[in-house]
Amino acid sequence: MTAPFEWTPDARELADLELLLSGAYHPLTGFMGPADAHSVDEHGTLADGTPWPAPVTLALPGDHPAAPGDRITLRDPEGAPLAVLTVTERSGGLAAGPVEALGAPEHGPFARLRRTPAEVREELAGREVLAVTMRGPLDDLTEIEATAGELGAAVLLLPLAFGEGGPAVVRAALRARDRLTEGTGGAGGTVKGVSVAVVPLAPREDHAVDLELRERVAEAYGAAEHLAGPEPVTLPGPPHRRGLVVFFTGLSGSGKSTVARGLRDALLERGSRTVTYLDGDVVRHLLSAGLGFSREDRDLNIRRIGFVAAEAARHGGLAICAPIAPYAATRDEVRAMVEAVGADFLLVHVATPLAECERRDRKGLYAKARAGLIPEFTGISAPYEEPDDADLVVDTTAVTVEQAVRTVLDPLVQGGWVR
Ligand SMILES: Nc1ncnc2c1ncn2[C@@H]1O[C@H](COP(=O)(O)OS(=O)(=O)O)[C@@H](OP(=O)(O)O)[C@H]1O
Ligand SMILES: Nc1ncnc2c1ncn2[C@@H]1O[C@H](COP(=O)(O)OP(=O)(O)O)[C@@H](O)[C@H]1O
Repeated sequence: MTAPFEWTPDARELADLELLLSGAYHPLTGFMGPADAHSVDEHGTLADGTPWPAPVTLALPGDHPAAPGDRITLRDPEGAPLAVLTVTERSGGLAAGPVEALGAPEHGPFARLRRTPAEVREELAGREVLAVTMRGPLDDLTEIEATAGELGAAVLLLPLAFGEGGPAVVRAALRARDRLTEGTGGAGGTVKGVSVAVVPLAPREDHAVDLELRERVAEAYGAAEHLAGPEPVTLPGPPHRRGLVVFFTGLSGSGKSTVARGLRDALLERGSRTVTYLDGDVVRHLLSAGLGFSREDRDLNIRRIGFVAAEAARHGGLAICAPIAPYAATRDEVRAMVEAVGADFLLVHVATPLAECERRDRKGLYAKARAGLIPEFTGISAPYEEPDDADLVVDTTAVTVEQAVRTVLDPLVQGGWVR
């Protein structure tokens, strides 16, 4: 049964939720509150002394109405109900409490291999188990074959599939399983019994903590021994093949659209990359039709632009966008969305001062805003938070359009994004 309150946790929290529900985080049965999270960080134990290596928490914004005693339905980003959280504590921006499953996750790549510890323990009952947790390919299987041979153990490969690279780790585990069963692993032996279970364990920043958590998960899966696979070597593709979002921000009339269009045209003339240009007017007429200029509407507008740009970049495309995007936190969100798909994000601050934008007043909007006819006008009656993280800054006051375009194009060429 679903609960009256709802929440969609972020990707890391959803991964933790799945492990809480599957029993892979045994003995944890729910999200921690600040006291447990702090104790885990400081002492490696929960507040009651139970050993546990890493915080497992759920952030809930302060204005979410759920209070202790309430039940919250936790949904995936597509809206499917996954679990109910019974809130026992709300403080420090966290919601703590036990979770109960509402249904097994049915889809996602390799969903059939997302087996619970109980299922795997049953399959391997009565056998010694050597678990191998992996985040990247296992090229050398010698140690695994030798250790399994010594122990007379079955091998349980646990690909830690989280994020974009998840399916690739599972494919690597399936390749390793085939080599181990065929005896082509390197040590010459054939391992008797190789199982694979996909575990959505998000990496922890602290390597020692990450390893301990992997150890705990391996234990939950019934392993007597645990080997941690090598850390993945991530070789990002060459920049000219990587996705890129060039995101212009600046006041109305600063020159964002003019420079963005000039950049688009220059890129099309060179012909080395496909370009998605998210024109401000087109965005406001189609993608964000009906939105106004309140903070909420602007944020939604920017998130939508970021979403589309990130989708283009996910496939190696180059997207250019040029909204005002006055809020730093929202620009940060877009940067994170783009980087999460393995693409690069370049923030270009078109830093033409307000006085010059107002002098140009191309559309007569500043005059209207000054006369009080347009409420919440950026720079006049609504804020513009100057970026302190811009990758490039262009002031168009005293340069030609061509010069301004070159200020952006040249670094793209120098950085190897454009040939
Ligand atoms: N209140 C208010 N504040 C700022 N701008 C206003 C406003 N009302 C209308 N306009 C016109 O809308 C254009 C800005 O839209 P954006 O989508 O770029 O804005 S935002 O990023 O969502 O803040 C902006 O166009 P540009 O001049 O191209 O920037 C304005 O012409
Ligand atoms: N170096 C320059 N770069 C860009 N725009 C310039 C430059 N010099 C003058 N301008 C003028 O400034 C205005 C900028 O308008 P626009 O590009 O629509 O700004 P925004 O998209 O930021 O609202 C245009 O009229 C443009 O011709």
